[in-house]
Amino acid sequence: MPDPGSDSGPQHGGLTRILQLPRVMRFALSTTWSAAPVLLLTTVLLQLVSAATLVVQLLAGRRLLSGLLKNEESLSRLTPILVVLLVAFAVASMIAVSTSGLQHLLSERVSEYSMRRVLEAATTTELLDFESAELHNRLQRALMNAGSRPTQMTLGLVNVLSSLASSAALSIALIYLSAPLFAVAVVGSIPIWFLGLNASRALYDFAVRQTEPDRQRMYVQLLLTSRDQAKEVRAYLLGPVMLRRWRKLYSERIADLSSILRARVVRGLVGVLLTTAVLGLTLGVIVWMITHHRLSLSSAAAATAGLLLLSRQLQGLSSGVTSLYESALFMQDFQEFASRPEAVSGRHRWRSSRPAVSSPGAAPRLLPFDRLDVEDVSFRYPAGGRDALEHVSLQLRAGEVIALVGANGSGKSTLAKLIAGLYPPTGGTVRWNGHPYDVLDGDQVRAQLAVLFQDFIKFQFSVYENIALGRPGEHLLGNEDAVDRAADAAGAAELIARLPQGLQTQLGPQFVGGSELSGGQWQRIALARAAYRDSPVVILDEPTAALDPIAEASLFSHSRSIFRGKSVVLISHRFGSVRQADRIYVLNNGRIVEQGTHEQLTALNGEYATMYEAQRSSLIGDGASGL
Ligand SMILES: Nc1ncnc2c1ncn2[C@@H]1O[C@H](COP(=O)(O)OP(=O)(O)OP(=O)(O)O)[C@@H](O)[C@H]1O
Repeated sequence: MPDPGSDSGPQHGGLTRILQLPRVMRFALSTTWSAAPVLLLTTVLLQLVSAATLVVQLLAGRRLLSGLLKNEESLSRLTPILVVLLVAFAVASMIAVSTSGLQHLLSERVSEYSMRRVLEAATTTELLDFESAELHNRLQRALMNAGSRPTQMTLGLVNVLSSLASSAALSIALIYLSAPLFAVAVVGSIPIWFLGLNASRALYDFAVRQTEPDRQRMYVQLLLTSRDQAKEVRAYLLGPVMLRRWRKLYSERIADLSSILRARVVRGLVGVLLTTAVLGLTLGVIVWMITHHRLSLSSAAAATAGLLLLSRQLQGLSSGVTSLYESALFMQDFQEFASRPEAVSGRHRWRSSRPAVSSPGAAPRLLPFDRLDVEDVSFRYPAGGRDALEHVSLQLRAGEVIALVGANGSGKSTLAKLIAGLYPPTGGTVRWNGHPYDVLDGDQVRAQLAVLFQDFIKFQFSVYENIALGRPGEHLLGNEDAVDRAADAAGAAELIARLPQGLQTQLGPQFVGGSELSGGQWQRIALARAAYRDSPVVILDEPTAALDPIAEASLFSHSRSIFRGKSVVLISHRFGSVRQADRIYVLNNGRIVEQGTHEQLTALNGEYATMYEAQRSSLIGDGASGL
């Protein structure tokens, strides 16, 4: 089975794979059981009944044939046997019909269960893990396979269960009719199984090998098909270049796949030849036994029918096991991912099951918010060659507004994510009310923070939901008044009033009836979401980047009232906003190089003063003097 921490999975020989079958089978059964226990039980029961009907049909057929051949039984004595035969046939056929419906339903349930586990794992995966290509490869395989593999596994499982039950029943009947014949048929079919299993592993290895190129191809596909990218692709005439890239990646995939499929077809053909040889051998043994009076004609006829049935069941078993093995390789791969996301990076994680803040006992108290301290914090991205933050310290006290300023890439957004508890520092500590983040429950801390990111989500939902999602713990509906107040505070009330259905207007033209907003209007909605969250600490990363000057001025004259009583971390390149902060921290190459009030920093005549002066003089030409 694949190792959850590796992207390639171990290599095993054919015998090891056969030995793994019970484990694969157990895994398939336990997954299906977790997803749909009643459906699985019903299916198993039906397969057992169906297997029993096979034996009944076979033995009743033999009894009927023997009576007819001896020509000594009256029709009235044969009639009950005929009825038994017909009833057994009808029951088997009815079970076959209902099994297909059950299988369909079972597959859907297993698909839903598997996809849900992948999505749950994805939502609880730490933000830092999304920086790792390995996580994306595994996630990609999980998502790709969660759709089709559960169906394949369920079909494989039902086939295996039904073939196993039928083969066992037929074997008993055949041993009763002629043990040597049975031995020839079973021993002859063993090599066919090995062939199928080898092919399964080759396909799995192919999928692992192709995950990264597949992701690259899908990325290019997204560039060619998504609404957000469409304008730039057209403006730069990128279509043909991207298409060529996409075709190259696809051709490489097809070339890799075709060599595997060729080998698979060859194995299949060898399998057919072997099956035919086994059948020929057994029929030869039957003829020999009849001519040497070792088998009566009626037993021979029943045994031939039984052997043909057994051969079909064994073929079903072989293909069932193959598809079970193949799908279980993929399923187990992503279920291990789903149950152990931390195996991806093994880095420090938040404690996840701390008692709630309000519960009595030793749990550190998060409320009321008193202070947040960043102490000598360093941070390096997994893919980064150097530290994005080095020995950074700052304080935020209740009710304060602090600002982070600095050139592009100086580390402001990274610091904001550390303050928000989204990344764990690689050195130093972040404390909430004096408690280090790593002894607190991450979800509890994040519940006390509102963050407005530079690239906030534009939910393609209604305006109301866009704002109400600020407090996902609450029932989304029925909070119109509070949502209205947040919209008003963020300067979005007027734009909402102009929308066709006000708060209930669907946003984004991807869905029927959706209205699109401008960048600045979207920003006001995102700001309303942050205000609606009503958390003691608010982090605003470039909250006014898309706002027009009047809206920006209005936002900052109102910011104290929007976030009245809150503690605010503000990141901005606009000094008109920054100057109102209680304390300003200036970052340069991941370090804090200056700190103080606007007046102190301009008097210092250092980096802040230079940046401020540069912005001021660039605006003075336009007649702006507000800085
Ligand atoms: N996901 C990442 N992986 C690796 N390095 C990163 C990642 N994100 C940011 N960096 C690096 O970390 C440094 C700080 O980036 P950050 O986004 O914090 O800067 P910033 O001050 O917010 O910049 P800006 O003003 O442009 O928004 C940069 O050198 C950047 O290249």
